[in-house]
Amino acid sequence: MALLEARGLKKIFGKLTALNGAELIVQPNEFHGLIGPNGSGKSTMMKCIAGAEVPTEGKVTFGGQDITAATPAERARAGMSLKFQITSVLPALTLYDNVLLALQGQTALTKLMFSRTRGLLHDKVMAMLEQFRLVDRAGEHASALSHGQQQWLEIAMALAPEPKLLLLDEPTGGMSLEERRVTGELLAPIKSRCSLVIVEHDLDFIRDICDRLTVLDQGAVLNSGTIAEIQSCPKVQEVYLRRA
Ligand SMILES: Nc1ncnc2c1ncn2[C@@H]1O[C@H](COP(=O)(O)OP(=O)(O)OP(=O)(O)O)[C@@H](O)[C@H]1O
Repeated sequence: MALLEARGLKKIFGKLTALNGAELIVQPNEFHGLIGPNGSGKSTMMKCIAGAEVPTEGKVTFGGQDITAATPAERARAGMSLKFQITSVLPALTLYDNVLLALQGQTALTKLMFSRTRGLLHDKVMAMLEQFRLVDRAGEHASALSHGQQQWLEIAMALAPEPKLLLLDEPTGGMSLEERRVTGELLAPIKSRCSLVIVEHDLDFIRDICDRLTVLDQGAVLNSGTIAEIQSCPKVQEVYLRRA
């Protein structure tokens, strides 16, 4: 059974049709790239999946449950986690506290009062910082990090609650080439425990880390398949040549 199925998604903003019957199917432990020209509906689709936008038409199921009308908080509890283009790191807090906050959102207040739970959270915070190569800077304010490191901190925060699906909208925007390469390295190990849907303009980056790609054009799916299938698809080549 697919982990995520978004079918027949339509999203109309006033006179503009941002999504026009688009679909996205993601399997467990799959890295799935969502690509397409500017304005093709990628972010809108991510928002409809995450619950930040309500589709005008269509259905979204997650783990077999219909979540089309679920709130973002309900989706998070079901195991969905997201990081959008706009950063949500709190710059005045330490890296440690930022990750702790992301974890505490998932833990009931009564549980937090018990030292065992607090100890467990400490271990998790340190493990996430370690995994994202930030553990040496745990006590520093997030504002001291480079842009790339802030993005990694934010991915660590999104992963801290151990989601089944991570949604990333242009995580490498504004990063140097070296930071992009490291981002790929940091994301690779999470495949054993969750699926990823990633929107990216950097096609080399997305080709390196994804198993499958879905290509949107004018709000509809142009093609969906393996990297090789998408790369050899004349319709996709035409869209990207049209853009160049
Ligand atoms: N809240 C909104 N209100 C009105 N129009 C919107 C809204 N959000 C998106 N749109 C429009 O919907 C279309 C699709 O936008 P969307 O951001 O989903 O595309 P995208 O593929 O993510 O683009 P980009 O690659 O430039 O980020 C665009 O024409 C955009 O201007």
